[in-house]
Amino acid sequence: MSETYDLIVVGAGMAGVAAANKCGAAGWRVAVVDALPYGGTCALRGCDPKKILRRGAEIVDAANLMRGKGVDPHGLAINWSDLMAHKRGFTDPVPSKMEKGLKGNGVETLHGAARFTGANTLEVDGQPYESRRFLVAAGAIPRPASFAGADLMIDSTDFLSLEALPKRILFVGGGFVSFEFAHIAARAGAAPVIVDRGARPLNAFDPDLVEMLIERSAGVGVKLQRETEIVSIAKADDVFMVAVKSCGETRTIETDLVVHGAGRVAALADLNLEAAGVDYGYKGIVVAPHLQSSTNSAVFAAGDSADTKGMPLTPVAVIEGKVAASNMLKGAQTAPDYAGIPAAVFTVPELARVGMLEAEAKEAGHDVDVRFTDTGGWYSNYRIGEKSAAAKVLVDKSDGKILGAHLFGPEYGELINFFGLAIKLGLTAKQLKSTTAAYPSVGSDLGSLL
Ligand SMILES: Cc1cc2nc3c(=O)[nH]c(=O)nc-3n(C[C@H](O)[C@H](O)[C@H](O)COP(=O)(O)OP(=O)(O)OC[C@H]3O[C@@H](n4cnc5c(N)ncnc54)[C@H](O)[C@@H]3O)c2cc1C
Ligand SMILES: NC(=O)c1ccc[n+]([C@@H]2O[C@H](COP(=O)([O-])OP(=O)(O)OC[C@H]3O[C@@H](n4cnc5c(N)ncnc54)[C@H](O)[C@@H]3O)[C@@H](O)[C@H]2O)c1
Repeated sequence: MSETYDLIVVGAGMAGVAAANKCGAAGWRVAVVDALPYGGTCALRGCDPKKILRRGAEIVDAANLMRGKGVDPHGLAINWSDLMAHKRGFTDPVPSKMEKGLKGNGVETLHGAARFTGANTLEVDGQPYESRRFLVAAGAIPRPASFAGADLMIDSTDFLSLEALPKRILFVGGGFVSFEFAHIAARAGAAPVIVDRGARPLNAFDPDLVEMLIERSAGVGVKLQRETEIVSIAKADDVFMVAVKSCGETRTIETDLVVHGAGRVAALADLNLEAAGVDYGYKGIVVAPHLQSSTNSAVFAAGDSADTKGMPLTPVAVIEGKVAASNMLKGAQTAPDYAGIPAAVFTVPELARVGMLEAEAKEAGHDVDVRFTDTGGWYSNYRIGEKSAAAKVLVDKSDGKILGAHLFGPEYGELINFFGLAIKLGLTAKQLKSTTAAYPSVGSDLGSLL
């Protein structure tokens, strides 16, 4: 006999939990299923543990910037295993807290791998379940790589659990994961190399600011090799030989560890979506703007496993989970509002964006006022010894509204939120400039950037 529900959610990450809590609290019979401990990528294997490790890097970097300015960083070092224990102090309690929260909203929690068996049925480790609705919030996995020896790479989850950090680390791919981890590793004493096949790493970010980040990264020992393809990876004793190709030449880089940072794809391969008649691709389940599957009306999708306009980021997963829940509950067709959702690469210092890139704004036909400012010499950066910082704000000349903001510098991962708010509310640069921040705070630089 199969159990029958109003909603079964596959995936207990940010998207799935947001939706399950909402539908459970509304009185629906809801179950969540996850093959791994509850919490998902962000809380257990992504954003949160990563930023705990980054704290060590921030402190080392901050002390180094103050060398000769009243702080002696000599002898200051990251103790990797203590930092890892600090990380676990946060991550270990997450699954039980999350399950408790769900149960408090009347949601049943199942454990195991889910697999569809029909349009309205799935099984979890052989046990059948039936439901009126399903939300697939299965997240993403590292993109499978086809070069020889690809299985010798560790992934981001493995990196965030390393018991010791080797000296030489090669990161495959020049995206969020590689830059963030390389910045942590460099401050912990490693010599990271990032190998990217494209000409422009971090290509979702402002190219001028990315170049500043690359230069700042080189200053702390993070090397970047662009337009370089991985040919193969081999291992002899404890050393990895990575064959790479650039400008038609093949050479070998020796390293102690190879980390996958070459992108992620929706984690849908094991769900047997064919049995449910659900159309999908590597970006996720094909959905209408209101997040319902285009081929099976019982199924909705949200977060990293939904093919939507939103970037695969935590705030997007949460918004999509809530919108999907609301649409399922009310039979509505509301689309998520992605306006003003910022993204940040948590290098030290960080790189952030919200709204359009300069090229996107021009391509969309806006008459753009590009306000670029090098803030390296400003008081807020002088105070902490940081010379590398800048901002680019894009203002529409026709109505004064902010089209996009791009920031690189210390605490700008917080400052970007002001711009996100302005874009979401449709504020003009003049209106944003009229707000007053506490002084001296990084927020008080906002007015001068406009
Ligand atoms: C290293 C790293 C750092 C990141 N840092 C940031 C950051 O700083 N800021 C930010 O905004 N975003 C960050 N992200 C992205 C962010 O973590 C994701 O966008 C977000 O977690 C997606 O949430 P989700 O709910 O869609 O999926 P997930 O949180 O991945 O949850 C999916 C869940 O589904 C389960 N599942 C999958 N298939 C099945 C199945 N068949 N049966 C049962 N269960 C299944 C999985 O076990 C998983 O627990 C980071 C990602 C990584 C990898
Ligand atoms: N701070 C954050 O918000 C944060 C942090 C980490 C991850 N994430 C999310 O996770 C996703 C995945 O991150 P990611 O860093 O793995 O991917 P990414 O998509 O950010 O970058 C992948 C990079 O790898 C390169 N690449 C791909 N295959 C390659 C190969 N074979 N050889 C060399 N280079 C190759 C690509 O050109 C690209 O520059 C991101 O898109 C982001 O949404 C977010």
